[in-house]
Amino acid sequence: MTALLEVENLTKTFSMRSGMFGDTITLDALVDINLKVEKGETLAIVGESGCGKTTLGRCIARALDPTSGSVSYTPEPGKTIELSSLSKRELKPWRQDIRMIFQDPMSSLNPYMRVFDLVAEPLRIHKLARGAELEQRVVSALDKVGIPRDALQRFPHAFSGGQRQRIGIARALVLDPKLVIADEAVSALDVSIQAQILNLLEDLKTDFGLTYLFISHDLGVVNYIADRVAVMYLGHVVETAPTEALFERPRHPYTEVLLEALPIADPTRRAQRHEAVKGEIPFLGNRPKGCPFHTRCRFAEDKCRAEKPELRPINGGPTYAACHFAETIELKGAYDDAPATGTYA
Ligand SMILES: Nc1ncnc2c1ncn2[C@@H]1O[C@H](COP(=O)(O)OP(=O)(O)OP(=O)(O)O)[C@@H](O)[C@H]1O
Repeated sequence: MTALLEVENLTKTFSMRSGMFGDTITLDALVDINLKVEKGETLAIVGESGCGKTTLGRCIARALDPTSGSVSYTPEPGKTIELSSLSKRELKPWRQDIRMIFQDPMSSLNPYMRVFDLVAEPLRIHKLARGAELEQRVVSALDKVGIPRDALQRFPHAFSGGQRQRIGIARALVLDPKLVIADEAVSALDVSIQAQILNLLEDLKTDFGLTYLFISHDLGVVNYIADRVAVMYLGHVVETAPTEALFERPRHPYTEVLLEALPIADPTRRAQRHEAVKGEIPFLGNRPKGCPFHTRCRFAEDKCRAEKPELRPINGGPTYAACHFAETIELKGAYDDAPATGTYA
């Protein structure tokens, strides 16, 4: 089966001037990323701040141009479009298919536009509808996300955070997308509102056959919504696995570190857990040789300092991990001796 989206050897390097003498420094925000997103699945991208999650989402949506590598989109069997090589003009029709939802709806919604115009804007930009049809599509998109019709003439500040996020989702939905990239879409919301938005996203996925790339630093949320998870560290994908497998039996030491940060009830266990996390995240412009995680890894050996491990299937898959010792090291899962996470049901 061909994936809806395939990312191959994607890299993104940022160059900038720094310091008193304006030296140019380069940051490899993404290094050789390989990923597939199957039609209808929710793939979560997780990792600490600065690991490249947003940059990856933006390169896929071509809000940023990748430095090298490819992003192939297959909307139907036998029809694959190489998004990364298209010009801005060639890309325009495909921008309807791949839409982003952002973390902070207040800063992504123009405060001077009324709800009707906010949701109509993508249709106008893409010249897809006008007059009565435009109105019907806007009202229908707002209906789908639970925003009442009497809200059409109001401004974003008149709404709560959750309602603003619903308007943001309506802006994505109005173009009938195939793939929605949700970048920390519920991170700014209270837990009870998070649950409502996550449930809305689930319903929309089923009703409209959507596929999600769900970027989040919150593993509790990811556990609730994702079918599969890709873990990023310092611009690399270090593990991909079905969600349940990843939480039960992580295969990369960094995934274990992330799982250890999940809230647990027993404070003595909490103290023990943090001992496992050593060191600071290295600076992207000064990436360690060998395995990018070796400076913080409790299993690191000489081989890890010398050779960069490839992302490879572990025991035949479906988990992939970039660790020389993934088959032999004993890592703790999220449920080993902790209460279940994910309280959104
Ligand atoms: N436009 C840019 N110019 C220079 N560096 C950038 C730019 N955008 C991102 N970066 C750098 O690239 C790295 C990855 O950033 P990115 O925002 O993708 O990470 P992230 O995992 O999404 O983090 P967060 O959760 O904090 O948003 C960071 O070191 C960041 O400072």
